[in-house]
Amino acid sequence: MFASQRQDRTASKQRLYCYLAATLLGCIGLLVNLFPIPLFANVHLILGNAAILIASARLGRGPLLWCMLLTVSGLYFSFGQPISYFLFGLEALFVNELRRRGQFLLYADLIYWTLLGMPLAYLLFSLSPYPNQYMLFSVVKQGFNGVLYTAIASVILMLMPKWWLQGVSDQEVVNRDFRDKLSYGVVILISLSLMVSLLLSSCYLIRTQQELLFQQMDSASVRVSDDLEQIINRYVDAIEIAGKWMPTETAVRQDAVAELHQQYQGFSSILVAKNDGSVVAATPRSYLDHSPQFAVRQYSYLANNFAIHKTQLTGAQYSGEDNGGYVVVATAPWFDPLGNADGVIEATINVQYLRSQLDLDGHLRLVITDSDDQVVIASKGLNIEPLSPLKISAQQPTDSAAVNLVKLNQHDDFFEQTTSLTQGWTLHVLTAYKPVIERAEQQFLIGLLILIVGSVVSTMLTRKLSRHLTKPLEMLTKQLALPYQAADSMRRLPLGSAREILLLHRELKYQRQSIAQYQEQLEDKVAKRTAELAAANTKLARLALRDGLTGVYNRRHFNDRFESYRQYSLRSDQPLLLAMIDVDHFKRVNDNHGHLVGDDCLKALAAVIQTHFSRENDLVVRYGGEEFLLLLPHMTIETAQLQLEQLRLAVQHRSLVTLADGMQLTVSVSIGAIIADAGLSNSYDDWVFIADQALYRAKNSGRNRLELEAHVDSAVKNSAKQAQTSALTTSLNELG
Ligand SMILES: Nc1nc2c(ncn2[C@@H]2O[C@H](COP(=O)(O)OP(=O)(O)OP(=O)(O)O)[C@@H](O)[C@H]2O)c(=O)[nH]1
Repeated sequence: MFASQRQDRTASKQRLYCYLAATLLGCIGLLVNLFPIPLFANVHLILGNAAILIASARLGRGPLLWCMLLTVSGLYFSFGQPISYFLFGLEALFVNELRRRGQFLLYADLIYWTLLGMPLAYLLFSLSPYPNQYMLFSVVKQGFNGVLYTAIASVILMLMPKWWLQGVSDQEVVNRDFRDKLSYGVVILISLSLMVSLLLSSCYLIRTQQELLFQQMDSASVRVSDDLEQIINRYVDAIEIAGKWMPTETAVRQDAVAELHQQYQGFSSILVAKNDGSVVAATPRSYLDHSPQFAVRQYSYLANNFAIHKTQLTGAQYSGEDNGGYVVVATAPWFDPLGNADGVIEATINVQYLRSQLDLDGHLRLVITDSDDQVVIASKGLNIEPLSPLKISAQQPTDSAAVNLVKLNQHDDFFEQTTSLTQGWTLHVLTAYKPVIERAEQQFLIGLLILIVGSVVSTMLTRKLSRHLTKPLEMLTKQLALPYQAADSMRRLPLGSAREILLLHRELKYQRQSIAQYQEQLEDKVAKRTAELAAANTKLARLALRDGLTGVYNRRHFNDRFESYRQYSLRSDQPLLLAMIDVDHFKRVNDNHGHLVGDDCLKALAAVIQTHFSRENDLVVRYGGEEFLLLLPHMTIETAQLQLEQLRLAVQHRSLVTLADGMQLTVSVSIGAIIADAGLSNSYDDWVFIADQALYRAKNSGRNRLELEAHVDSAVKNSAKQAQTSALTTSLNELG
């Protein structure tokens, strides 16, 4: 229970550490993402997401998502795109899952962007209000950026101290092949250096092109604004001077106006009107005939001039279709000889004339607007009608302060540079953003291609290189499995193996030879000791079965062997004999001659019994004290009777011990025996009991007797009785 509590405590401590690490990583990611690195125009590099990838490689799903939320919030504050949470959240979970299955971080992220990230981003961008024309670029850049920050995360992970890997980790450390590790490390280094050099060179190139473009915009702006101002000023000055020097006589005045128009071909028309609004001179002259129709005072742009008597340039006011184009109106006061303002001169300047004087249709796009932001004149390629309001909306600021990125008429994006002209007009110099992006897109695509090819080639190379190390190592490992005795037959390492490996191989061979020798010596020693041990064990086993004094079997051996003797008799259908032999009045031997003599007597008696019953299967046992037991298979009643009697008589007539005084010691024995079919009883106690009873009867009947009890079938018994009689007679004769 305590162990499980301790485990719970360790687990919750580990979880806390993981969340702390996720918070730290998330905060770093958030901070870095708050300051995206500007590449060119409004394209930025995002590096803070490396924090998410580090978390993907080390943490569980909970802390990982927390880290992702923090990090992506930095992007949200910078760019305000909520789909980032989805795209990068999915990236984190996907990479985390592949990592758990043992995939390398960079490969896992490459798989994500190729299979899921880029197609998904394409789909999401096409659904979002993000400009469709840059979708491919955005998607490719996203993938490129993803691989870049993953490579950075991988390098950071490789450099991280070991305690981080063990202490703050929800994931198991995967053991990989050296070859895979080496090629992965090289791929990371190559990818990183390729991506960084590609980024630097392409950014440098694009920025240089961009600066060149901005310089062109600058010079176009200066040139066109100068040209325009010169033309306008010339025309405005002309009517201003005409106002000052307008002849008073009607005929001369008309001629002067006609001459003025002739000198300045850019005029569409010139009208001279008195303060009351009546037209007093005009070109074309036909306007004079229709003078009442020109209620000039009613024109708002003129009405003002009647009041303030100032030269001014108004914007495009109407389309002078009859004069071949849109017109711009310039007005100037008309003074009488005394210097009183007598009326106004209104002159219209033909826009087509202005266009012919200005270079508006080069590779840059130009728009000139008046003070009301109404288009006066625009490059043809823009398809903007004069008199229409110019709709320009600001985009994200670019990294260049000189220009802005704008959206024209809610459609295309342009770099824009504006110059304020006199009279409140503005010159807009525009250049399309799309070619810049397309160039970058091309470079990013080429970069990705180089990256993939570079990774494949470097993987192949490192694998081939690492084989120089791993193949000999594999061979060494295999040879380690060979028996030590095979040290001499250790195979040579492949040609070109590293010097260190060759040294290791040589050392290993030497060590294995020494071990083999040592093993041989050891085996000899072990064999000798084993033989000694076996002999000792045999002796011990023999001692355990034998009686210490007499050397015949002990009672335990009888107990163990009884059943097998019985089974043997059962199988061979022969009776089994069990006899108990007890020395008569043995106490007296001890008492009269001492225990040592008693012992010698018992030893001699055992020897006599063994001599009489020396068949391989005859079992002679010292049952206890001066009592011996015989277990004899394959006996008939006759042979039993005969042999036991012979034993009794042999003991009685044999001197067992020579006493100190030279006297011979003899003893007699009483024998109680049972011969029976083996099925009589399976318990040796029963058999011993019956034999003991017989012995008891022999003792009670005067000792030095045999009492044999037979429990065999009657036919056998009868023949046994006859045999008993004849055997007895024979033996007594022999002895007598
Ligand atoms: N010397 C010697 N004496 C033993 C040994 N084991 C038993 N005895 C003696 O054997 C004697 C047995 O005596 P009892 O059981 O009275 O029987 P007995 O004197 O032989 O008389 P009966 O059996 O009735 O004829 C005892 O005195 C024991 O001390 C032994 O290993 N060595």
